[in-house]
Amino acid sequence: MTKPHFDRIALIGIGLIGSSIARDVKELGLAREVVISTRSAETLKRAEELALGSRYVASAADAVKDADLVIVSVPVGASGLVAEQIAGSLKPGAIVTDVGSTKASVIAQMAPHMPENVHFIPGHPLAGTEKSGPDAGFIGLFRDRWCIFTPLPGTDQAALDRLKSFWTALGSRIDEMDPQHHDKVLAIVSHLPHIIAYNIVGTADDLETVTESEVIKYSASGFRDFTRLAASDPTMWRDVCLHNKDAILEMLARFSEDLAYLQRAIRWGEGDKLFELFTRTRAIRRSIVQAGQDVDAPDFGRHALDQKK
Ligand SMILES: NC(=O)c1ccc[n+]([C@@H]2O[C@H](COP(=O)([O-])OP(=O)(O)OC[C@H]3O[C@@H](n4cnc5c(N)ncnc54)[C@H](O)[C@@H]3O)[C@@H](O)[C@H]2O)c1
Ligand SMILES: O=C(O)C(=O)C[C@]1(C(=O)O)C=C[C@@H](O)C=C1
Repeated sequence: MTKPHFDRIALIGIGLIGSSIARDVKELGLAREVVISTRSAETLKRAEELALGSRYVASAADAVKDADLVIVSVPVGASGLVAEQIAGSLKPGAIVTDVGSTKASVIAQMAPHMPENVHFIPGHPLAGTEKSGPDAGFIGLFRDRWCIFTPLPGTDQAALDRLKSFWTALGSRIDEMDPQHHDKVLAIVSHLPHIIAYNIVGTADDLETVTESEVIKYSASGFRDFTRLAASDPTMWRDVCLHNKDAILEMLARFSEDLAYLQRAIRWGEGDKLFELFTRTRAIRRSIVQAGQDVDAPDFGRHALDQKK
């Protein structure tokens, strides 16, 4: 596949995801010019210090002028506001996309503002870490990771193909699904694990008074894995919870039922039930490994490798 090239890319939001895209675009030479805008002057200044783009502008509306590709990488709750700000300045024929962790809500917020002569194509790279901000990004974050598109009916195929080839150049594997389906799948594979992690670490913290600080002191590696997820950005995850409410509540209800089953099995000493479940879940982990997903090398590990190069 030939390398996609854009004359001007505008990045709105320059945190972990926006700055990783910026670094890849620069490394791979995917644009003549990269214009960056973000909400706070301090973050914009930091993006400039890190030389993430070619121009840095305070107003999102100014940033998108004449851009062929606009990538919105802000917390999902801010998507509507950004869409409203940029709508009047978009170039006819521009591709506007996002990276938000929820899709139905982002579409509901952004689509009404999008002019008819631009191609609005929602997307979601399934790649990240618990870190945030422009310093947290790194080259190669999206390599070998899925990027899911949830195109609206009637989306221009050539624009979709161009956006797909952009993400393919970043190393992503591409998939398409409808937004409601995306939100259900992500509720179980991404949103629930974070909510469970926030909850277990919160419970352990509450228990500190009872256990005289031993929870943190003796935290074993299983608990540490939860603390990594629970260190994720509070604004991002507040927004994910509020903007994928129905799917998350549905999955939480199922989860609570299954937890009650486990609780009952432990109470009544039903070892066979516990053994059957633990055998089934172990096989799932093995099938993920066999499918080529690098579960033993989390993104921060790859970050360290990139820095060593
Ligand atoms: N962190 C992850 O693991 C991950 C993975 C995939 C997708 N996402 C999604 O990507 C998006 C960005 O996440 P991130 O991890 O880069 O967050 P981040 O906190 O690192 O960065 C967010 C950026 O958005 C900017 N911002 C916030 N409100 C804004 C506004 N109203 N106008 C303009 N800029 C604004 C901030 O200044 C910052 O530059 C979110 O929608 C998130 O759901 C995150
Ligand atoms: O690996 C992590 O730390 C992440 O939280 C990344 C993760 C995930 O749950 O896999 C988080 C949110 C996204 O929307 C996509 C990816």
